[in-house]
Amino acid sequence: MAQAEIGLIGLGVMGANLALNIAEKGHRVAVFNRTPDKTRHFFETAGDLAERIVPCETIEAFVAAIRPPRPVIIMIKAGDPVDQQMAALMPHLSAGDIMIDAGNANFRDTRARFQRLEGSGLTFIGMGVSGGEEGARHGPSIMVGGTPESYARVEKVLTSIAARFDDEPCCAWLGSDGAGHFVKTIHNGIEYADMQMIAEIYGILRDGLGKSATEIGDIFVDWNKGRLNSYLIEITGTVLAAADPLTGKPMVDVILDKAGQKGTGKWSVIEAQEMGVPATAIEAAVAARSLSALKAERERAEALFGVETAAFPTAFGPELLKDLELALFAAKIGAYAQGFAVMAEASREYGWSLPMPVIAKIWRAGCIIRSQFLDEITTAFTAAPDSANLILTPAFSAMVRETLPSLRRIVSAAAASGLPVPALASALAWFEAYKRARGTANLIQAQRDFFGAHGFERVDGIDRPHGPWGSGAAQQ
Ligand SMILES: NC(=O)C1=CN([C@@H]2O[C@H](COP(=O)(O)OP(=O)(O)OC[C@H]3O[C@@H](n4cnc5c(N)ncnc54)[C@H](OP(=O)(O)O)[C@@H]3O)[C@@H](O)[C@H]2O)C=CC1
Ligand SMILES: O=C(CO)[C@H](O)[C@H](O)COP(=O)(O)O
Repeated sequence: MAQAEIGLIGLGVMGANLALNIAEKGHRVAVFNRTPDKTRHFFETAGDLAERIVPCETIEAFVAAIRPPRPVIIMIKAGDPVDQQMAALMPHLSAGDIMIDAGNANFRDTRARFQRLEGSGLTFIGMGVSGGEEGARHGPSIMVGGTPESYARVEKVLTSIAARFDDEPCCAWLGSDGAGHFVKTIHNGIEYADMQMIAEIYGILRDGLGKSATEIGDIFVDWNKGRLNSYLIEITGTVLAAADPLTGKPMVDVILDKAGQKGTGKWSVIEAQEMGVPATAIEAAVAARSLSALKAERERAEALFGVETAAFPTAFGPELLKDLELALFAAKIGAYAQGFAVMAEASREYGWSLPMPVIAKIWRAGCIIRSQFLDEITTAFTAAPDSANLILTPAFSAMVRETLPSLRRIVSAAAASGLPVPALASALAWFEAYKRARGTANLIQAQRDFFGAHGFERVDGIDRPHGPWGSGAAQQ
């Protein structure tokens, strides 16, 4: 039997679907899973694709089934399991073989894995994959970090399984070591913000305007035909229309308001903070998930304070709906601008030369944040590759001018009604602060100098870095 072109370890949701995708694109793939039952079941249910799948129950058989130099995709639970799996695999590999971690790894772990493999003759790729189950099966977005040479070995297979937009594969080599996993992390950070902002608009419609789940679903279906067109808006419409088979109620109304998180959103915020890049919408979205988890405390607080929601100040109608749509669009621009700014800084920090137009391009299809909007980001960054921020590009500055008034109106109306809109409000605050040349940190500088003699810079450039603060001030 011909050897497999590639191997894949981990037949969970993502791995099983990726393996079927690889086989469907005409490549022979060897598969292995820690629990062999899963491998057997996978092979037995692979249908016609089974003829290009080599099921293996031992690591030895798995490695022997792949043509050297062997690319091995590891698609398992992120973290320690990846190190354990690599350790089990390594003694069986030969020089030139490539281990590809395709899970949601922390890019710092990826960088450490690259370092550990240095001098071993083995190669490593850190690869972000987005698109969930459906994407893995029919075309994900793939973000690759590693050496150009190792990418060249797997490019044919990866580009063949990736999603396509305008007939271009949504797969690219983005830089060395952790570049691919960093970009996937920020993708997820933006995903958190996108989802949270959609949920906040849903909250205004539900709690401020008394709309039912199906009525709100119809609004999202309508918005999906306009400039908000995206996978997340589309699935929001679908989700809101679904009924619970047990009670007949809207499905969302019987789902607990407590969202989990696996780490990528939090890592986005940590990395942004580490580099001093404000990513307020993403930060708010992560914090909102953490707050959602405090269900019991929130129940106690509601019993203590009561529900203080006042009537929404604007009447429901086409004008308000347009404002809500544009407010969501404005906030979305803020979240993406922040995410791209984090990647730009990381690119400088880690010497990656991350290609912003390429990143926007490979997110246009396949991934969870896919949208028409990403095509507009691609065009904007292609026209102005050196722009310090997305909203400084001509196309996006015009969009901000057009939509920011709606975001202001919606956030202030929500605040007046006692409705929480942390991500929308954080995006708004970022816009207002970012586009104001004279802020208020002059006072912060003065306070720091007063209590800590930290000094300050003067507006006139005169070298007199301490204030005349008088008694109680720190001594310079
Ligand atoms: N689900 C999604 O939408 C997406 C997930 N990801 C990432 O892809 C990766 C896989 O996710 P997913 O397929 O959803 O996860 P699943 O929970 O469906 O599958 C987990 C897989 O990991 C294996 N595994 C767990 N622990 C170990 C271990 N110690 N050693 C070897 N194998 C182990 C499991 O093997 P066993 O069967 O033996 O338990 C199983 O094959 C994760 O990093 C995830 O974050 C990325 C994009 C989207
Ligand atoms: O990577 C993904 C999508 O792009 C995964 O679905 C991931 O699990 C999403 O993150 P979280 O579970 O924290 O919501």
